[in-house]
Amino acid sequence: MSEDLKQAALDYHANPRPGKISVEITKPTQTSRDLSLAYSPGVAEPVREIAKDPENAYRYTAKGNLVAVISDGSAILGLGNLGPLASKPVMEGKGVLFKRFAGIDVFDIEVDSESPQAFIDTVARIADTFGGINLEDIKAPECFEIERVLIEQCNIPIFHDDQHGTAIVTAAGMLNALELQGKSIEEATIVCLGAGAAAVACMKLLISCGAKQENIMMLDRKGVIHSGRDDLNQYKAMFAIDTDKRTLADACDGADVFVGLSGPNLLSPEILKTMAPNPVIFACSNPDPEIKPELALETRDDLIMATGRSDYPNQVNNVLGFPFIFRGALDVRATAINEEMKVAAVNAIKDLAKEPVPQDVVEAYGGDALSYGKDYIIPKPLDGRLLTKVSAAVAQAAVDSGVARFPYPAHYPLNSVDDIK
Ligand SMILES: NC(=O)C1=CN([C@@H]2O[C@H](COP(=O)(O)OP(=O)(O)OC[C@H]3O[C@@H](n4cnc5c(N)ncnc54)[C@H](OP(=O)(O)O)[C@@H]3O)[C@@H](O)[C@H]2O)C=CC1
Ligand SMILES: CC(=O)C(=O)O
Ligand SMILES: [Mg+2]
Repeated sequence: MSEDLKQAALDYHANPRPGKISVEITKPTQTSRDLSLAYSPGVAEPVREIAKDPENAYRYTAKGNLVAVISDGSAILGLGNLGPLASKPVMEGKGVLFKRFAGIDVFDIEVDSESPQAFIDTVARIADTFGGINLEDIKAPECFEIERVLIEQCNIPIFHDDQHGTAIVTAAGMLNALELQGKSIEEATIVCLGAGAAAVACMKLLISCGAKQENIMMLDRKGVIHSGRDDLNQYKAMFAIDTDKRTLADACDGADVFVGLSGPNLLSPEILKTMAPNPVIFACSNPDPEIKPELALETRDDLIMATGRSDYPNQVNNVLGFPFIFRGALDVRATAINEEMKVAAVNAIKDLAKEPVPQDVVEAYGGDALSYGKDYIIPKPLDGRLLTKVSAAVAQAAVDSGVARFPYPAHYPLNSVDDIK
């Protein structure tokens, strides 16, 4: 990142007031009567109603449109375990994106927990406050058990965004990129650098979309995950294959696809040169990708290049997923975000990239024409049609798969956040 951009980012966060988000009041508070309704004595009435039936919390409080973004700060972007407080700008940032793109209110919560169990207990005890919980930047392997137990204990959608949000967007972008490169997901050989939360979920979803497990080679800090290793946790072990390959260079030789969910500057031009013709490179580590797009495109011109960043073409980032997935889930009061809803989101994002791009989106990204192709494999986050299409697809899938407690909303499809009820 340039020094200018670093300073601009600090100034953006500091001024004119610290942080990126605030709470707003939604009811009149001008008169003594207003206060008698909002607070004592009037507030006692909804209290009594909720005590009689907890479902009334959705009627009389902000619960139904409120999502908690919760982290322990153990895997903040690709920066590592910098602790809960340091994760706050990212969690506030997720709150901004939820609100801006899907009209969802967010409380960001940073938990200083000494163990996964302490984290689980903390989240379980506050879960009733919210309509849904977005777990964020919690490292593997702890994140898998944390999510599993919370899903079991809570009756609202629990969604670890780094796993499922990332996987949904990666799958959507990958299906399009492979199509544009004339390759099929069933035959593509895939190298995944990283074996954590995002990597494991992305590879699982690519397999659901047709990738062959035996065509996937996953690597962690120690190299290729192969069946001769005795240091693998159960999540990595699922991807262990019989192979003599040991290093990233071995793995990438002749591969069709590189997916980076690891750390900065780990893919060298020398290794990139050895990949198959017309490769797909998703260097998704944030803020610094596994290879800079400039360097990758200078090294060879037959690739499709994507990163997780807003300042390059092809932003493969979970921002294209989580706001709209939660919108659809909340609006049908889904009890979970299940596989059917995830697949519906993949297809909606993938298909939207093939439609003509509205002028306001073109202008928001600098005015150059955008159309389905090597530099536009996936929609832009500022495309308002994501709200329309992804929320509708997710809500419909929730209804069809039996996890919705409400029917498909009469006010759908949504054209903007102003349509939200
Ligand atoms: N674009 C997007 O939307 C998203 C991008 N990401 C990015 O993915 C990355 C991982 O995030 P997440 O899965 O949540 O974190 P985790 O901590 O769960 O996993 C990190 C993984 O990266 C591996 N890794 C780290 N450094 C290296 C290295 N030098 N060589 C090989 N492997 C390495 C780790 O290996 P080991 O197991 O050996 O420790 C681990 O498997 C981050 O950079 C993050 O920004 C994440 C979510 C969304
Ligand atoms: C985008 C995101 O969630 C991450 O990099 O962790
Ligand atoms: Mg994250």
